[in-house]
Amino acid sequence: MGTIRIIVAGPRGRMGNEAVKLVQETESFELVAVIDRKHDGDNLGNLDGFQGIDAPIYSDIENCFSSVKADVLIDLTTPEVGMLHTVSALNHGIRPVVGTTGFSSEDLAKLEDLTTEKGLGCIIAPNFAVGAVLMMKFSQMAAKYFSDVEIIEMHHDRKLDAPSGTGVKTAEMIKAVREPKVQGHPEEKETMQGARGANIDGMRIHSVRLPGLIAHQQVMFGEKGQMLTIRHDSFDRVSFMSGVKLAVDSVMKLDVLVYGLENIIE
Ligand SMILES: NC(=O)C1=CN([C@@H]2O[C@H](COP(=O)(O)OP(=O)(O)OC[C@H]3O[C@@H](n4cnc5c(N)ncnc54)[C@H](O)[C@@H]3O)[C@@H](O)[C@H]2O)C=CC1
Ligand SMILES: O=C(O)C1=N[C@H](C(=O)O)C[C@H](O)C1
Repeated sequence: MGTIRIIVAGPRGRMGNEAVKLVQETESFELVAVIDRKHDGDNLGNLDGFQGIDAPIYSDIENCFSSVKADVLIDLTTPEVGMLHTVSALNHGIRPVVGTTGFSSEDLAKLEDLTTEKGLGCIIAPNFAVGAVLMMKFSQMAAKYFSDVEIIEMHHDRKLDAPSGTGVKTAEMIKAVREPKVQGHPEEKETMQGARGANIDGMRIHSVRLPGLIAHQQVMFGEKGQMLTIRHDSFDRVSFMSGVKLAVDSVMKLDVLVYGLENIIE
């Protein structure tokens, strides 16, 4: 395969910044443009921290996608904006690799239909870290034997969405294999709203937000006389980058939507 031409949306963000570095460092990738809500018409190389990079900045996605020849969009923005970018990329024949979290199940269904209609690959990955993908897979394995589970996801306090995309994906993967069960006491009552966390199919997800954290999750399975805890920690956003690279390489060979890197990592 030749060079993959890439547009990064959200280049000045915590993840977008790492993604720009990844694209620059990867011989088979070329950064052809970035999408940023500010600095329209400027060049990324003129901004602090991006010296030596040559990539035009677009604030208008339609203008970007119709002016620049690209193969892949890497989106690391916010749920509403990420959805608009993904739809627009597909409509312009560009394959999206989406790390942005917070998409609804309706959003995912819409993207699945559009991807199939266009015959293009699209990867939506709630977590690009290989260790986090394994944590989700191990949790799915454990759920066959332990039906009572609580998910505790912990993130930095600048995060917009709760629960995290990883927390939701973990619950969905567990839901696919465990017997449906409403956990806790059948008559339990929250005396303070939210005390028992979010409810997905009777499972609970608790969201912790604190400065100093990056991205962490522990999945706790309880059974009479024993407990199993499966935990993953990202201490640095570089932990996500091998997954981003894998997703970009993989999306070029796909013609359907793939939701979750566990479907790509064997
Ligand atoms: N899939 C994964 O492995 C990971 C996913 N994430 C997700 O990635 C997303 C970004 O996370 P962070 O980088 O931490 O957030 P951030 O807040 O640091 O960056 C978001 C970027 O989006 C940009 N943005 C907002 N509106 C825009 C618009 N209209 N056009 C262009 N750019 C726009 C902002 O300027 C900002 O640079 C979040 O949804 C987060 O949950 C974060 C880490 C790992
Ligand atoms: O916002 C973040 O930081 C992260 N978001 C993703 C999520 O919502 O699961 C992935 C990772 O946990 C970091």
